[in-house]
Amino acid sequence: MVGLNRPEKRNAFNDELILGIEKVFENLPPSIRCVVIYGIGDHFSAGLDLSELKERNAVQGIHHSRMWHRALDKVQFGTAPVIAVLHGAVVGGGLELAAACHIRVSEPSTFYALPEGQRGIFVGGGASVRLPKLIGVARMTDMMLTGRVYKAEEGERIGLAQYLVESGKGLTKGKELAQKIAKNAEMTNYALMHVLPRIADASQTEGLMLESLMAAIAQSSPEAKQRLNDFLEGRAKKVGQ
Ligand SMILES: COc1cc(/C=C/C(=O)SCCNC(=O)CCNC(=O)[C@H](O)C(C)(C)COP(=O)(O)OP(=O)(O)OC[C@H]2O[C@@H](n3cnc4c(N)ncnc43)[C@H](O)[C@@H]2OP(=O)(O)O)ccc1O
Repeated sequence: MVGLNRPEKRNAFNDELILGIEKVFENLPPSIRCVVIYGIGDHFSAGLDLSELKERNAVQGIHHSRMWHRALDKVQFGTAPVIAVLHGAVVGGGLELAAACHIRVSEPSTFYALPEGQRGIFVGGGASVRLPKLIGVARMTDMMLTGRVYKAEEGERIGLAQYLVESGKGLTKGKELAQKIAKNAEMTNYALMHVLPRIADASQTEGLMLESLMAAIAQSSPEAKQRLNDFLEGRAKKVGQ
């Protein structure tokens, strides 16, 4: 479990917090098979700490954005799948972090927005690459142009979250999912985290070839052989059990 712990500033990301995220995810012990990330206090995150932006020039801005990219790449392309448990504000950079996670669980208090347009800035934490893959370019453009707030139900409907659970049940759901994911074959989780995003960015010809290679590697692992035998010999659970 990783808690964003700056509730007095609604978990707004100063440099210390974003560097802290990078450090956590680049040093995950191999025994950690799935991570749940959540916000301490009433919100997931209010995004970038705007007080740190005031004095920055263009070159410093690039370095800052690249620092976010490094940190959120460690979340997306780390060693274990990451589940974001969302409540309250998931705005700006908070939504950028959520989009870098592999599954999002939301509670009814969750609201999503990209207020960058209102603040006169642009996203800098990878949202322009990751968000269109979740909700499409048109919706992201609408969110940024208008500052429209999406409530929890709409967020789930359009794919910002995969689960919407009762108030106060987000962490329970997150942990339940994490326990399931941790039982997957390591190779399957690796393929989903590292290979699927590359396939999604590839041409059809290259994507299909990558898929075949990944399928061949995965099925020839000892773990896959064991699991297939377990099913064929009646020791494995059926789908849905
Ligand atoms: C350009 O390069 C970038 C950009 C980025 C990413 C950009 C972004 O994330 S833009 C979005 C920035 N976020 C916002 O505009 C949200 C502003 N906050 C709010 O609207 C509200 O605080 C709230 C989230 C809805 C919560 O409301 P409430 O519970 O009523 O709390 P408040 O009383 O408003 O706040 C308490 C306390 O926290 C401070 N605070 C809140 N949000 C921020 C923030 N984003 N930055 C700094 N401080 C914040 C607020 O001022 C209060 O402080 P006090 O001292 O008055 O107690 C990424 C990378 C790039 O390179």
